[in-house]
Amino acid sequence: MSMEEKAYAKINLHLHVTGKRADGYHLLDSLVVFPDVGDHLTIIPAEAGQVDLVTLQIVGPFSASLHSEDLKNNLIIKAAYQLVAYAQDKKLSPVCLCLEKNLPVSSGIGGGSTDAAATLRLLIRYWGLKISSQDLAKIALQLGADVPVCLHPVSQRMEGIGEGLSFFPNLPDFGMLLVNHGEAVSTPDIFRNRKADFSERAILGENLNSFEEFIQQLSYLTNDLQPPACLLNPKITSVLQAIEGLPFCRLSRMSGSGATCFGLFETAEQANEAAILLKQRYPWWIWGGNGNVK
Ligand SMILES: C[C@@](CO)(OP(=O)(O)O)[C@H](O)COP(=O)(O)OP(=O)(O)OC[C@H]1O[C@@H](n2ccc(N)nc2=O)[C@H](O)[C@@H]1O
Ligand SMILES: Nc1ncnc2c1ncn2[C@@H]1O[C@H](COP(=O)(O)OP(=O)(O)O)[C@@H](O)[C@H]1O
Repeated sequence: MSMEEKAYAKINLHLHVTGKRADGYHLLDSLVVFPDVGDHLTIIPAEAGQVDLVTLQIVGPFSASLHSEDLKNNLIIKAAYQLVAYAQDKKLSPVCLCLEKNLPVSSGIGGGSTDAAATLRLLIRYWGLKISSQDLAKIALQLGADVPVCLHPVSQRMEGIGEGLSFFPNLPDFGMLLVNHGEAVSTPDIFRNRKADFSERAILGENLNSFEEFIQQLSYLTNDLQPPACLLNPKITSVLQAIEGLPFCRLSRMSGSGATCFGLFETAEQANEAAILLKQRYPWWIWGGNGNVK
């Protein structure tokens, strides 16, 4: 029997760096959404004779950069073996995981984190494991600061280093354009190069149901990692300008530590049309559609 999970891209609509912990990790405040685009994870029973309990195959448009790394370091394998350790002496059947890597790597949209979270969801179902939400959140955070938010791919307010999560359901429908120019950006480098003071926690009304209100409130907020990212990789500024100039685009910003940037539109159709237009001009990774799978 095979099972599947979509690993949705994670987008930080705003990202305020509000402080720094003694261990060097930064405290964040971010409104996170999951647009309808992602990697695809399939699990199939292992063939007879498979030595390892979990194996991984990677295919898809962005598989090449992950093949150059040791697969044992892939967050999917790490997530799987964290669950194996948690299950202790429960008998687990050997499995083969197949990742279709559709999202650009090291690009501020949490590709590795969302794959890790999808692996946890998938294996818990497949192996029939019983795990409390607290234990699951703990395992997720050990894998990376962005993994807990990806466990439930719906709009959330994210605080702390990524463990402080609350659902944020009152958002309107909207369209999103995603653009990545193909140069990977290192998250630690961007945090290290941040020069500004810490920001305040954002003031966000509970009711952002109308698109106009949503855009207006977001326009007061920032991604504090955007200035250092644009300094380290000036092409990001060109990407933002290209997005801003598109018909019906109401707001453009970088996600996470970059370099992927997004544009917001009132409808998924407008975002899709903007994507078609931009693809005619640039050889970049470009996607447009529903901005929030909720
Ligand atoms: C910046 C964010 C915003 O959502 O997104 P991405 O750009 O990765 O998508 C995340 O906080 C990234 O989370 P994640 O990519 O899981 O980070 P981790 O692997 O835990 O940490 C990588 C490194 O980033 C820095 N780091 C990460 C998170 C954080 N809150 N403070 C930090 O200072 C640390 O130097 C850490 O060693
Ligand atoms: N399944 C995975 N997909 C993407 N990157 C992974 C994965 N597993 C491990 N990584 C590592 O995580 C690093 C960060 O990648 P990614 O999660 O795509 O970044 P970001 O959160 O900035 O979008 C990569 O450089 C890669 O070495």
